[in-house]
Amino acid sequence: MNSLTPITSVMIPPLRVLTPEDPAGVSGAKQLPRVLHVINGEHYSGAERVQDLLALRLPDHGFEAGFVALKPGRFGSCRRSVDTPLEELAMRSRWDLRAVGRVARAAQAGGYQIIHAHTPRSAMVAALAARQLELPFVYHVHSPTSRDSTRWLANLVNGRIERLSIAGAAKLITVSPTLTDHMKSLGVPDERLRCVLNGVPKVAGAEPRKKREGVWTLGMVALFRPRKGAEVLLEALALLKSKGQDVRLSAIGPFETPDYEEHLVSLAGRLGVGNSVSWIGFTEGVGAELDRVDALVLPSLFGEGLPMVVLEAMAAGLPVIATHCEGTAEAVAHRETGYLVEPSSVSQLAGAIDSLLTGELDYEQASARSIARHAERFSDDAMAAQVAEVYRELLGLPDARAESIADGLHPSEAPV
Ligand SMILES: CC(=O)N[C@H]1[C@@H](OP(=O)(O)OP(=O)(O)OC[C@H]2O[C@@H](n3ccc(=O)[nH]c3=O)[C@H](O)[C@@H]2O)O[C@H](CO)[C@@H](O)[C@@H]1O
Ligand SMILES: O=P([O-])([O-])O[C@@H]1[C@@H](O)[C@H](O)[C@@H](O)[C@H](O)[C@@H]1O
Repeated sequence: MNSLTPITSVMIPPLRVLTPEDPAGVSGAKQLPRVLHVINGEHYSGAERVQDLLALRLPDHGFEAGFVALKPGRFGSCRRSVDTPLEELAMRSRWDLRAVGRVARAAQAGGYQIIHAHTPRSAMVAALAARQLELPFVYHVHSPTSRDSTRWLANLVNGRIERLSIAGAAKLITVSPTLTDHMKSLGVPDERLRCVLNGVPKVAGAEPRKKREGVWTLGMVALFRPRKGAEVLLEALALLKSKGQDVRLSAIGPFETPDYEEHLVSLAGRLGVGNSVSWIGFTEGVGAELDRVDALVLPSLFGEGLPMVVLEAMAAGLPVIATHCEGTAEAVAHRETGYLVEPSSVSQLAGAIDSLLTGELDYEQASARSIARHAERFSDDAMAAQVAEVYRELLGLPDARAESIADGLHPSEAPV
């Protein structure tokens, strides 16, 4: 099979031209303008969760999404946005530029008006396709590419690809203010940057949690790879154990490679905490796993954007212990919703876990504050609304308020 043959494709309705003068389209029936998200798709992790939530929520804010996946994999089977068109075009390698023509054809056939990419690879393909079609190109910055992995060569190559690709981007959406600063430091002018904080849905019926009596279980949720710092957490568990503090760990998520799995499992054994760790693996039920734990720990070493797992834990009413690592520090309020410690510090991490366990921070209050902080700052709806505003500006469409009023909504009910 030709590697660029679509493995899955969902029928995409035909092109309808929507313009600021004729937002209703040629048939008169109002159709939402469309945005094609060019994604990797091999994982179902943070960037994919953002893509999935945008596809679900953007229609409430006047846009429809579609997907093209260049590294088809878990996204296709795990996404919740199952009604969103997804075309899977496997690139044979990072340099397989036949993908550009395929993406351009998909964009044209589906009547897409904006192309939106999420990784250096997808930015390269999307930028070229957008240039062919003269469509605006948006790039979502999920993490600092130069600190994306422990593989320096991959970081270097991805960094170069990203720089070249974003030169023609109409707008860059960063997921945290720290990432905005990072992109400025790379020379991206202010006017092309827009910070849209990541967001996740509310957890239905979330109530402040009561502190558990007895042995605690900490949760770490991640696509386990070296930069997430699981080693530091295992060492912190061993340190706590040596002081008589027995704490369990639920390690939720897949491993980047089988070698890395083997490394972590054997490290836990060597540290004497093998029996305290449950390796859950990838699950589509992260929410149910979070219900079973007492706090979330995210010991990232470097390179975070604004981790979705931290936001999901807050929405579920969990205190979070995490590291001072880019956007993570914007989500966790130190000593209010949890603790922030220095990356790589086993003693600080163990100390923070101990402080939460022994009640230095009131558990129930921290839980209540987590729920409130999520609702105030990190909702999926606010994220989609702000991304939609970026699209509107690029297409020269009226803002959400003006559009609602034009649609007959009373000004007092229109979004502000
Ligand atoms: C390499 C990269 O680009 N990292 C970025 C990526 O997050 P990264 O991939 O590092 O992970 P996050 O913590 O943000 O999110 C992981 C997501 O995967 C889900 N999950 C996890 C395990 C599991 O078994 N099942 C499951 O569904 C979680 O519920 C969560 O929604 O996007 C985030 C959001 O913009 C950024 O903050 C990160 O810097
Ligand atoms: O470099 P590439 O092959 O496009 O894909 C990469 C992924 O495999 C990796 O997991 C992720 O962290 C990078 O941001 C990038 O998306």
